[in-house]
Amino acid sequence: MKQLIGNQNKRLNGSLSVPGDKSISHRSIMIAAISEGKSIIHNFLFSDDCLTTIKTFQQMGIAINNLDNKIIVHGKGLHGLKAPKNSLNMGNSGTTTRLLSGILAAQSFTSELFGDNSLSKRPMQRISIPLSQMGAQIDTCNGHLPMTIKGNKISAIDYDLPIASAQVKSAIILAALYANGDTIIHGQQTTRDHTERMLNQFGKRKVVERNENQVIVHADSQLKGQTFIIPGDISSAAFFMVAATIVPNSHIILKSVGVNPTRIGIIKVLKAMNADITFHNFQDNEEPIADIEVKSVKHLKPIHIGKSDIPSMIDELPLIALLAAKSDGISTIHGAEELHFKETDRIETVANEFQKLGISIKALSDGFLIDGQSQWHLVDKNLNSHDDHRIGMTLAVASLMFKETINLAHADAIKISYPTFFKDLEQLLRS
Ligand SMILES: O=C(O)C1=C[C@@H](OP(=O)(O)O)[C@@H](O)[C@H](O)C1
Ligand SMILES: C=C(OP(=O)(O)O)C(=O)O
Repeated sequence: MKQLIGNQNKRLNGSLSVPGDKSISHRSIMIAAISEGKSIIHNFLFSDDCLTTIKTFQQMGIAINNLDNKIIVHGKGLHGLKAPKNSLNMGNSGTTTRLLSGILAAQSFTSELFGDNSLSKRPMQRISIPLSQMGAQIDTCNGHLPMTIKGNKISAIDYDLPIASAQVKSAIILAALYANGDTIIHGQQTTRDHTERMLNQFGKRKVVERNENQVIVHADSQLKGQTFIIPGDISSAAFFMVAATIVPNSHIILKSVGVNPTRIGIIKVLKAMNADITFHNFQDNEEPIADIEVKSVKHLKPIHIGKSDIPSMIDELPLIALLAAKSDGISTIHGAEELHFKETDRIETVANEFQKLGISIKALSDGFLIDGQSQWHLVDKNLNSHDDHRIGMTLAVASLMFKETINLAHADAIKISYPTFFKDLEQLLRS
């Protein structure tokens, strides 16, 4: 239980570098492990989920060391992984489970994967179906973990993604590296493209070709170790962008944040709602970065979000619901059914926990209806993250709007993606 001390006229002020991006940290270990030779990774995110990915590859014989906060991976090429001696513990990490499955599908050994209670409730058929079509033999427990993956020779496929998921797309891309020909993945909605960008950076020649609705993966591409700098995580920076927008008299700068176009939905929403947010020092790298300046505003406009907007802001939707609850009017979020399948059912947990804060929010089957108010009235001071890191941090931001002390149960879950969250928040809070 963490006590969130009531906000006695504090504001956010100063600059902060948020830790490395979670999605990119996972991919850096996986892709470096199946590349040839040494990779040096700067600004890796040392969070529980990313440590799960490191441990997993160590269990498969990859030497991974931490040297002065740089991660060194001694890659062994596409065919260099060893059969793990024990079952692989995926902890709470959906990204590790699903992306890793793509690689395991092509190995000459069998692996067993299991996870914690939350991960064991999340759907795995979305990857077992395409990976089985590619040749792997996958046994799930009614579509869930624990799961056994017997690797096999991989056939190229032409696959139409039934859901807008970067994890599913990435699992297929990683398996396709081992295929007998080029794999084509179609999808109506663009999802985060870190796997595609990183493979092209590690590839001796172009590995992935892309156009708007389709990805083509060239089989038998060789990958070579690289030096790689992971940008700050926009999904972590988002907590401070929202806090600085709604806490009066705030003014912050978030340094070197990843602003990949497939991830900046939160920025577009903030701008559309009238927030004061500006990019500085934009660098169009393999993964683009910028410093982001945010000042508080008195009035936020309500927002209407639909299905095509969702993938670029999927993990920020609890925070966007919070922003909407501060706006001058009624906001709607639709097309966000995927929230049912995250660490918790985020439609249910957001609605239930926000109601304790006196926020007028209705859970819909595919999102939320929110009636914004300038002030909320505490109904129940006992909040709960339900072991969902993003819910925990969203509630901590919400608590800044109250003078009362609020209790947050299961605040520990925050270390899944942002172990230094409270320290960083404290650094920005000023009297
Ligand atoms: O590919 C990734 O790194 C992720 C993709 C998203 O999941 P889905 O692919 O299930 O939408 C996102 O919610 C998750 O936090 C990370
Ligand atoms: C859904 C998330 O992660 P994962 O799917 O990797 O558990 C998240 O970080 O919000």
